[in-house]
Formats: sequence, structure tokens, C-alpha cells
Amino acid sequence: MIAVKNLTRQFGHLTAVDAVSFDIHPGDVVGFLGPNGAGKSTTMKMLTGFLTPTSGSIVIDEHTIGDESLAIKSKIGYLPEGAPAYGDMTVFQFLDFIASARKLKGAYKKERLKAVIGDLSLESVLNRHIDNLSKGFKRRVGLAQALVHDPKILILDEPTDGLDPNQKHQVRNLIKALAKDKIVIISTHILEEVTAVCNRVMVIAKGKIRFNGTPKAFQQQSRYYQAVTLSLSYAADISGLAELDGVAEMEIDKATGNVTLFPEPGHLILNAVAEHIQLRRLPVDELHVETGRLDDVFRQITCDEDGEGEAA
Ligand SMILES: Nc1ncnc2c1ncn2[C@@H]1O[C@H](COP(=O)(O)OP(=O)(O)OP(=O)(O)O)[C@@H](O)[C@H]1O
Repeated sequence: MIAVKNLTRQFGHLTAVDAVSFDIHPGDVVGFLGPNGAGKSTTMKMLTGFLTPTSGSIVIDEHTIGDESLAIKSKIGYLPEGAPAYGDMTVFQFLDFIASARKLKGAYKKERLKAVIGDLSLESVLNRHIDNLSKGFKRRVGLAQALVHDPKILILDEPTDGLDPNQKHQVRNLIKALAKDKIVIISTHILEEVTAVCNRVMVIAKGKIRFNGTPKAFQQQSRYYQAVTLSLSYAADISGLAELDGVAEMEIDKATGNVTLFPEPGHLILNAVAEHIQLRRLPVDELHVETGRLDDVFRQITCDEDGEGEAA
């Protein structure tokens, strides 16, 4: 388990992480979201022992970071932002070097190297220099080095950055498979990654935690949650839809022509909308209930009232 209390990091006058507290348990796959400069990487670097906190505490399985950093580092696999260092090594040399640095030996070392090379599909590039690899392969080599010692805690800074859609899918499945008995913390700008792999969302903005809960609770904060969106094959009189019981508001998207009906709080409007469409024989091609729009919630949580802040 990870227990973080009042964690703070200052760089000169800038407070990059500001009295942050949270607990994370085995089996948790945490999506760590926030605008650029929110404090995600700084928090992750402190969790991995690469950066010293200005104040506050991090306890990992009864070990306190700072006092017992070595014991903690052996439990953690860390994928930093960007490409792996040691670009003049071949992929195999690099992974072998990391495995040795992690004190793996003999048959177990061979077994772990084989496992990560297979899991990340690195067989075809084992003898290539890291510097000459594509961005996607560099990312996969970075993931392999984070996994080689089979750590209990995985901290991954933008793990799917630079991967093509097939590789993204493969890495997400790998993370899901790994997550059963581990803690996984993923920093990402890709909001869909949260619903694809995470069972917990933490949002940080300006160094403070703004949301900590399930992906469902995150989606439910969207004004689109349980709204009904429909598209029409040709123009028709839809004014009656806005008058239905439980419908608070109707919006028409200027770009697509799609109509969205927003429910009053606590109302389900799908049946009433479907009945009205049948009764009035409205030319509806497509209709769906919205699950909530992640970008909408992200903006709402991370932008100040004056509009300051950035979307992911
Ligand atoms: N070594 C450093 N020296 C001075 N300021 C730093 C240092 N590292 C980070 N910062 C500042 O701390 C703040 C938080 O940075 P951090 O890298 O943690 O953000 P982030 O959420 O990871 O952003 P991004 O999504 O852009 O990677 C930023 O304002 C950044 O400029």
C-alpha cells in the first residue's frame, strides 16, 4: 500500500506539489491526470525516490521514503517521461544491464528477460541500438526495463505516448493483466485511457488534488451524463422533445446537427424520448444515452472560474 500525506515540493518560489494526500491499494490502477505543469511528474518522481519532497511523507508497505529508499526502489518499476537513457546500447544489452542492476541472476534473470521481451514484442529489435529505434519501440523498451524485476508497484509516465493504435491496445491489455496483484499509477493526457485501463482517477491541477474517485464517478460529473443524443436524417419539428417531462434543456450541435436532450437531475428520459419519436414519426437515424464526456469533466475540474488552465 502507498500512503501519501501532505506531500509538498517547491522549486524556489514555485510550489509544484502542494500538500497532497492519498492512499493507493494493491489492485488499484490509478489514472493520474492533469494539465501541463500540474505536478504529475514531480509527484511520480517523489514516489519513486528520485526527487526529495520539501515536506510531507510517503510510506510504501511500511517503508518510509527518505529513510528506506533502497528497500522501496526495489519494489518499484518506473517508466519516466521520454526515451530510455543509454541510447548507444543495444536493446538486449540495456535490458540485461538493468536486470543486473536490479540484482537479478542466473535462470531467474533469463526467465524475466525472456518474459519482458515477449510481453513487449521486442524480439525483432534486440540487437539494434536504442538511439536508432522508432519512438514506439523506445517506449516499449522503457516499459520492459520498468517490468524486468517484476515490481509490486508500477509508476508509468505516459506509457502509451508515441505508440500506434495497435501497440496502445497491446500495452493497455498488458497493464490490465499486470494490475491484478500490483499497484499501477499511470500519468496520461489521454482521457480514454482512464476508462480503458484504470479503476481509479486522480486529477491534479496547480499542485493540488482536485478529484480522487472511480472513472464512473468522474464521468457522472459530466453535464452529458444520462443525456440523450440523437441525429435526424432530415429536418423535422422536434420542438416537442424539449417539452417532455424530465427534459431540462435541448441543445443542437451546429457542426453535426445532432440534438442533445439534458435530463433534470435524477431523471431518466430515454423512454419518454423514444415514445415521442415513435408517436411523431420523427426521422431519427441514431439515438444513444451519453455516458458522460471525459474532456468536459476534465475542463470543469482543472480550469479556474476565470477560464485559466489547459485542457489535456
Ligand atoms: N527541476 C525543476 N526545476 C524547476 N521547476 C520545475 C522542475 N521540475 C518541474 N518544475 C515545475 O514544476 C511544475 C510541475 O511540473 P511537472 O513536470 O510535475 O508537471 P506535469 O503535470 O508532469 O506536466 P506535463 O504534463 O507537462 O508533463 C511546472 O511548473 C514545472 O515547470
